[in-house]
Amino acid sequence: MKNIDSIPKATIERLPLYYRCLDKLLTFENIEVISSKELGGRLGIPSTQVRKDLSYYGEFGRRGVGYDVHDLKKSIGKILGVNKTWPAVLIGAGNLGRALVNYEGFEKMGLKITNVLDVDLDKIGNRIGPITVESMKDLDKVVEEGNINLGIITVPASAAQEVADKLVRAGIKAIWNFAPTRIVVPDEIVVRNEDLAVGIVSLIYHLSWQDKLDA
Ligand SMILES: NC(=O)c1ccc[n+]([C@@H]2O[C@H](COP(=O)([O-])OP(=O)(O)OC[C@H]3O[C@@H](n4cnc5c(N)ncnc54)[C@H](O)[C@@H]3O)[C@@H](O)[C@H]2O)c1
Repeated sequence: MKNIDSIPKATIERLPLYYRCLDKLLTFENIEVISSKELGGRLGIPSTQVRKDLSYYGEFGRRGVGYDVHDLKKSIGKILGVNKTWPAVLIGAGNLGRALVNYEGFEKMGLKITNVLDVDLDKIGNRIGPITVESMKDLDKVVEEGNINLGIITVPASAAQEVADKLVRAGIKAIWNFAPTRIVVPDEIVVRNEDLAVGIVSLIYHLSWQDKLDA
């Protein structure tokens, strides 16, 4: 495998797409061997790109035959780290927080939200599926006892930095931030900002230009 730092970010971001596609092939279609062309075709990715992405991590598949779907899924799962389950603490038991907790698809990707914390006394003690909402005061204990490395922020933007600081102090190493604001954390903490509004505005931008061109 190449030095992890030399692997393009775009390649790393395509790996979960390959993984999910391979999982679907096995689960719903009983397909056990697939070529890079077919795999790429299902994802709108050229076969040359599929082969290049995988080549960063070693040699997979056989020329003229294709990839063994099961083996490739296992290998990519290992590369991504989704072959094991990563517990996560979610902060903010509001609309988005509840939706994320209730989404079953994350577990297949290695993420298990084990704890949900909030400051609102009306929410603490309530259940979201199998999880009882706990107080923010218990954050350090929850992170330590659950050996949790991943924190998810679903609080209003105004509270996101404060929550990020608390997560870092508690020992969290990676943050998935859904609040529409930048959070500042030490360099060693990995942050993924998920700004859904940016995605939809770019879609609207394209629609509005289409409209102008059609007029
Ligand atoms: N709901 C969506 O579809 C959606 C979509 C995109 C982005 N977001 C973003 O996600 C975040 C949550 O949105 P929502 O709709 O779930 O809001 P919400 O008001 O329903 O929930 C926010 C929760 O955070 C809790 N909270 C506030 N301050 C806190 C603190 N300091 N510590 C711990 N908990 C705290 C509140 O008590 C509340 O339960 C917001 O930043 C929002 O902009 C939401």
